[in-house]
Amino acid sequence: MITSDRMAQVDENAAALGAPRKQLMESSGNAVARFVRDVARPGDRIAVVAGRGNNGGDAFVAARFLDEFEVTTLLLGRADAISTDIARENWDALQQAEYDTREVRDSTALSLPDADVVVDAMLGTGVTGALREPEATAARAINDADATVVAVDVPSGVDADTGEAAGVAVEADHVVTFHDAKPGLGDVDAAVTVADIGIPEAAETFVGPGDLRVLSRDPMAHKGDFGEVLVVGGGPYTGAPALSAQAAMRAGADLVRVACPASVADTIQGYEEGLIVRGFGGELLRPSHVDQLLDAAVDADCVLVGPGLGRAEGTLSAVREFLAEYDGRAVVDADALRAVPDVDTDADLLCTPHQGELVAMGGQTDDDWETRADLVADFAADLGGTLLVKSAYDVVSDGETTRVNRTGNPGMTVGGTGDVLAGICAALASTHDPVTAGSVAAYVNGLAGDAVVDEQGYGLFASDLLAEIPHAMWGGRDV
Ligand SMILES: NC(=O)C1=CN([C@@H]2O[C@H](COP(=O)(O)OP(=O)(O)OC[C@H]3O[C@@H](n4cnc5c(N)ncnc54)[C@H](O)[C@@H]3O)[C@@H](O)[C@H]2O)[C@@H](O)CC1
Ligand SMILES: [K+]
Repeated sequence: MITSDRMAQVDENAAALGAPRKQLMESSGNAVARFVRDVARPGDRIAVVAGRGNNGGDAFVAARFLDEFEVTTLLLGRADAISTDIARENWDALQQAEYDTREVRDSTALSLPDADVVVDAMLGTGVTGALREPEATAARAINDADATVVAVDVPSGVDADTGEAAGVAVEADHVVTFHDAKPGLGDVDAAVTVADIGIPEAAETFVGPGDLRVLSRDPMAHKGDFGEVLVVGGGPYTGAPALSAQAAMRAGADLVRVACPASVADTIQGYEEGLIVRGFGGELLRPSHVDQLLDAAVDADCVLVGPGLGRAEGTLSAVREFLAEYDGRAVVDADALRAVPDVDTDADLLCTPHQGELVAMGGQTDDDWETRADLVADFAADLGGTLLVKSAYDVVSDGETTRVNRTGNPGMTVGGTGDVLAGICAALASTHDPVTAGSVAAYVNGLAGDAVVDEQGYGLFASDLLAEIPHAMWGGRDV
């Protein structure tokens, strides 16, 4: 099952992997034609009713694969209103080869030709709201026709995610949908066929540029929409929490607070004036601080526990006690990971171990990334949380959904890059589910490292990554 948002991500990933949308459209159209050939009899008349988006584009392709039938293609609207280049190219191909095509300028000009099979390609996943004209009139005409109706991807007017129609919708006999079933098609009274259109599995497994679509922002957004992060860290170390907190800011969190031992508060504040640093008594996190942390965590959308805390027994006890009481979203990194296996928590955890830390937690690893992905998925299911296991191929899994990230380079084995990654995870986990947050964070962190190494070669500082994070997340994209 795939939602329209995820489908758009996977589609962009496929293009980045060398299978662009126009090729997918050729496969989609071919799949529709194959299906039509199965339901039609020799000599049947076929009416294709196409809209101006890519759903219509699929049907223009289908028409080319149905030469043995008498096919008439109606375009709802004017050809110059076709909204995508690839749909227009396929429309133009029909013109040049002198196929029977007609432009329907408005609903009064609509007359559905007598047909044995109607291909409904007015609207697919791009529908918003109730069908407008001439689509609404065309839907009624299709529903009144005595023909077998084959809908392309989704019956026009039906929302592929919810199955709901805001007004009249096409009542299809068959739906040929692409790549995977759509959540809304379960409610539709039609036989649904899923056609493989050649999207490589890697477009779903490997995090790619399409996954960054989750980062686009509503222009009406206001302060607080992008999350408040609380970093619980520091004591024996100051650089780790400072890197995490700054990374969370660079990754777009609205507010980042740091709770740390008072002895290191000034040092951490000194790295960046935008951080809000609050010290608690002493030099290490202790169980006596847990109530204070729980109070501070109330306002946070995500708490990052671990960077620079060290592994003193009292500190680990405090982490265990905190997690036992906390029931929000938390990213757990570094030494705090040791507390995870033996704590019973209602928190929604994203744990970010490297392979050694994974093994210390009780998990297993393997040199082969596919085997490792299965092992990580099983261990995540056992833990009841999400794991991001860092490696040349990072594996992110909650036991159900598993994604793999390939960005990054050997320059990133230097200390501190994991703290940066944990900070990006916390920013993203404050507004996205843990699998999305972990996979996008790993991808972005790796891209930032690749940009630094492209520029200067190896020998990077973890702090070099910070300025690259926004470019990796939003650079060159329509945000
Ligand atoms: N990977 C993918 O996502 C693939 C998608 N493909 C096809 O592309 C389709 C999605 O294409 P698009 O995103 O171009 O969207 P659609 O073709 O579904 O619809 C977009 C058009 O509909 C208009 N529109 C929106 N709501 C309307 C309403 N209520 N009444 C009248 N017009 C309305 C828009 O102005 C736009 O012109 C899929 O359903 C599928 O058929 C395939 O080509 C293969 C790959
Ligand atoms: K359709």
